[in-house]
Amino acid sequence: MKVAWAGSREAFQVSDRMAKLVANDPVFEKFSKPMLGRKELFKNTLRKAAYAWKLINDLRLTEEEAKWLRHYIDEPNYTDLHWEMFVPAIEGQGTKEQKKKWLPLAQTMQIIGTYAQTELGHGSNVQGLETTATFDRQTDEFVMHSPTLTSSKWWPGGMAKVATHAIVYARLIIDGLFHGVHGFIVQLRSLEDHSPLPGLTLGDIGMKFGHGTYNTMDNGVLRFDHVRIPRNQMLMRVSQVTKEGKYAQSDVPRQLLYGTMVSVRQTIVADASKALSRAVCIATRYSVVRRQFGSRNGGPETQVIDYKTQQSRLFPLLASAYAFRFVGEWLKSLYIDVKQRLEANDFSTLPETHACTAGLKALTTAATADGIEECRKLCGGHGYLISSGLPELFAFYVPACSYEGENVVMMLQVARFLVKTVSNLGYKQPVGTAAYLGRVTPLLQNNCAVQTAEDWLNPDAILEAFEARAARMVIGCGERLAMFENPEEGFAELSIDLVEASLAHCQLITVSVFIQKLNHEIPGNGVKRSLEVLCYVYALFLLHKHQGDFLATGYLTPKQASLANEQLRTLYSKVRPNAIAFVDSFNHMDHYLCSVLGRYDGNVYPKLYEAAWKDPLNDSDIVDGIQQYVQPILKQKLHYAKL
Ligand SMILES: CC(C)(COP(=O)(O)OP(=O)(O)OC[C@H]1O[C@@H](n2cnc3c(N)ncnc32)[C@H](O)[C@@H]1OP(=O)(O)O)[C@@H](O)C(=O)NCCC(=O)NCCSC(=O)/C=C/CCCCCCCCCCCCC(=O)O
Ligand SMILES: Cc1cc2nc3c(=O)[nH]c(=O)nc-3n(C[C@H](O)[C@H](O)[C@H](O)COP(=O)(O)OP(=O)(O)OC[C@H]3O[C@@H](n4cnc5c(N)ncnc54)[C@H](O)[C@@H]3O)c2cc1C
Repeated sequence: MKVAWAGSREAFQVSDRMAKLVANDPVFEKFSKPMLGRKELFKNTLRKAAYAWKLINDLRLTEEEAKWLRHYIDEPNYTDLHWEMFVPAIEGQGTKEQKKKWLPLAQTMQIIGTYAQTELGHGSNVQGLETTATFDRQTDEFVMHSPTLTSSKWWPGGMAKVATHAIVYARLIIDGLFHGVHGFIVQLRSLEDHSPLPGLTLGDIGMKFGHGTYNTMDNGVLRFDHVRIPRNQMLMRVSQVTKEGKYAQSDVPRQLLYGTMVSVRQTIVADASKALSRAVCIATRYSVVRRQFGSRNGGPETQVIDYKTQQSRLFPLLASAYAFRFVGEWLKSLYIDVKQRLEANDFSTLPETHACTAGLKALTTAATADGIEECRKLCGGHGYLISSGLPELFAFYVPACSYEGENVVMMLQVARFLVKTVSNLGYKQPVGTAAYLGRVTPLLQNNCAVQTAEDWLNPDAILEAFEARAARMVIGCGERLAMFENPEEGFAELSIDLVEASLAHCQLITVSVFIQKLNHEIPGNGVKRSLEVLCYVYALFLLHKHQGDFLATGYLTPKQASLANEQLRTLYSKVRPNAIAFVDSFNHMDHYLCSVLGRYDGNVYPKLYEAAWKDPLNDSDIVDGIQQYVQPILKQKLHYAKL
């Protein structure tokens, strides 16, 4: 099962080795973080990042090993932006010459980069960005400028205090004409003394949600006052500006400029499974340890994991962690394929890849953020302690619903793809994840044939249900859209329904990938049978949660929905005996979980009690302030009101 979760034996070995390397090195200790002030916290992060970089070089770690090392260090920091956005942006949008010049510097960290796209006034709307890059043919330069307060670059990670360079997205202006938003390599700080370069104002945007979590990252603000950069620092794979000031658009889609975001969105889906698996591991282990009520004749109380309500909240999240792991693997292969196609100037699958990365990023991050909070609640009061590991995990994770594409904005991109697919049905057979829309007749006419709860243990029945639900919602939106004279107005008016239809489409993808994984990639019987139970839990949980869609589209009867719910209860009983095995298969070490409740040895109460005394408030019995502020109250005998 560990290999099934890791994806391969090799992947398991790499991640396991890096997990142990980090867990066994005192430099990467995490428990003290919540007690540090902002400056100490940040300096501590810089220290760890420097030590990690030295490890990567001394041990000659591979790129994969380095990624896992950074993952298990488990601390947002400037290297995330450098490796996950700055380097990929140059790789994806730089010319051969630009890659030849900048990549060696970036890959040896002689320069440290960030990705500066979002501004105070615009994040989702990239075409609305206000920073300008005005071409000066006299000097063969671009003049970078922040014309308004809202044009200030705002949020880029690592930009406030660390990054020496940035990919800055700005409005390209030549002879007063606007030629779209493009990426520019801009140096921010001196490589000699790290001071901001002339014309640049740089700072941190301030503390963020959750103390010890994202405040290890210096998210910055940047303003330009007519800063000049050479013309060859505009990323020119997609579009070019000649020395004469002529603008040329290559025969590649403008959207390749957005390629870095697509790349990160697909990694974010994999990250969702990692984050959700952490929370589920903690909540599952604690639910086995925790006993409450149910004692018979002085015997042990009931383990809370044996309550059906606890199972109905926990096991769908366990199943979701596996579902997101598998769809993340699938999405990565889709992305790798589109990258290879782009090299050959084949853009045929770019729209679908955009829709899948956008939609699955939105689906998995929203479900994971909600899931981590549910896991905190599943642990009762102790889940609210920092030592449970859950509050910090939640605070660290939830911005994923906003960054790299705000989730609703992303689902609207899926809707745009689906509407376009439906409008082309007459003369273009949909393929890939939208292929089911090419079979609308049976999907619209045939209703569910399930007669018993057992009938739901059939992947074909489940797939047909999810295809019919999505098809009927998408086609329904298409039909209502057709009644609007102005398509854009119709899209805006129907956007709520369109987002719901997009979610149905993305859930179909996730369920379908889970089923495909079981049919084609999980060998043997034991593991396969266990994962089949989780696949059915995931699918029937979604069917139950969204049964309104299935009923409103007429595909399901209330009886069939009730049979699905009955089967779900039965499936929970099948998950229960393997619950610990499922979460142990994540191979999360105690260091990574950073949770007293989720300890591998289950020794919760003594360790919870021990952890309490480490709080600095327990350094003394009479803490500072008692004599000055409390004792006077106790002694004043003030009775301002009849008590
Ligand atoms: C897409 C928008 C919303 C709109 O764009 P716009 O230009 O206006 O286009 P439209 O008119 O809507 O569409 C025009 C057509 O273009 C198509 N299109 C749009 N986008 C794409 C695309 N990306 N690819 C392909 N095609 C695209 C669209 O479908 C239309 O086609 P058609 O005409 O219908 O045929 C756009 O504005 C947008 O994308 N907005 C969102 C902005 C955004 O996402 N910003 C992100 C900024 S960067 C950021 O947030 C960074 C965050 C840092 C987070 C941490 C980073 C690291 C994460 C992983 C870390 C792991 C490291 C540790 C290791 C470990 O833990 O494992
Ligand atoms: C922790 C963190 C790290 C970040 N790191 C970086 C970074 O390194 N580099 C970088 O460039 N950016 C970064 N960002 C910024 C991030 O990319 C943006 O915050 C994100 O893209 C969302 O954009 P926004 O803030 O403009 O949201 P908005 O779009 O303003 O969202 C506000 C509300 O408006 C709604 N909305 C917006 N447009 C529409 C529409 N057309 N239809 C319906 N509803 C709509 C949204 O659904 C949302 O409910 C980071 C953000 C965070 C939180």
